[in-house]
Amino acid sequence: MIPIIDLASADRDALVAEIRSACVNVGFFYVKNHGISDDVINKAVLAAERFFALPIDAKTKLDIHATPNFKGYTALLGENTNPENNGDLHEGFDIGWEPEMAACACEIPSDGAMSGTNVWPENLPGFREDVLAYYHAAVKLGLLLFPLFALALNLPEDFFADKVTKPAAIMRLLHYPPQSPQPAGGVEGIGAHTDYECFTILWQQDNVPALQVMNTNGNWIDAVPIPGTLVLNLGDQFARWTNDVFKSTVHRAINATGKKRYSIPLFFGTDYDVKLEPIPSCITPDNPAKYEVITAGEYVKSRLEATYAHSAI
Ligand SMILES: O=C(O)CCC(=O)C(=O)O
Ligand SMILES: [Fe+2]
Repeated sequence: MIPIIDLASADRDALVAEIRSACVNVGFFYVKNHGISDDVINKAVLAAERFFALPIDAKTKLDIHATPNFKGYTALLGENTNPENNGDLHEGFDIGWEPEMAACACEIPSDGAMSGTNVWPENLPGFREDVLAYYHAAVKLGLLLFPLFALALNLPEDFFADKVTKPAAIMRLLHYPPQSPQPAGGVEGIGAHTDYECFTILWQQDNVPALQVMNTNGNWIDAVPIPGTLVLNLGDQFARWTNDVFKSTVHRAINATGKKRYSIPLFFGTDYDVKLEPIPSCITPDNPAKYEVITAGEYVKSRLEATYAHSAI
């Protein structure tokens, strides 16, 4: 159901065709041979474990609600991704782009949503470096994927190149405590939602399945962790651009394993000012234009505001 795509495939045309099929039919696929080393992944996961194990006071000092640009810590129930629910049972830590060498003390100018200075915990040596090493590896992977998505839409390979010049990539470290398989009170690990950007690169922990994807019949199917792979799913920016030819598929997570679960999504959006204008070939008499044209930044910001309006710590 959810295909596994080998990014090391020597046959580029076949690879593009597989990606197109996954994007048009499912909106989710796994990638193997993705180029992010186990060492980089393991260090980022360890960093997440260390961060979430900090005392709550150290974490709430970095409260995401207190930053102007959605950076920092979200407590359990601090956001509500599905408006019909009553909060998400995960805690998170969000960063945006900054140079990999953390020695740079420069301010990152804020564009109102995706960029702006990150906040970092004190007294956690190596945390920033290890998190940024994974962030940059995932951004590099994302930049390699854009030409493949462009080709899958019969566009010139470099169609997205001038639209992702300041990587508008938001990364989250997530921790899901265990919960009942039948969540009570409208509280799931993360409620049913679509992602807001072009696509998401998701690392999820082996042996702790929780992610579920809604299929075209409206049934939940498990997107079980497959060792050595990352999950790739499309988000609303691509759906808008392609007039829903590429699917932004509803998904959620419920951690009923009895164990802690960690995951690391990186949401790859275009630059803030890019207009989400439908690609002409995606508009046909059978599929007339569905979406009002707005900028990528306005779209993401409005979705983030709704998600975090739920509760301040
Ligand atoms: O933790 C997961 O597996 C999914 C996370 C997710 O869907 C999100 O953060 O948008
Ligand atoms: Fe998501």
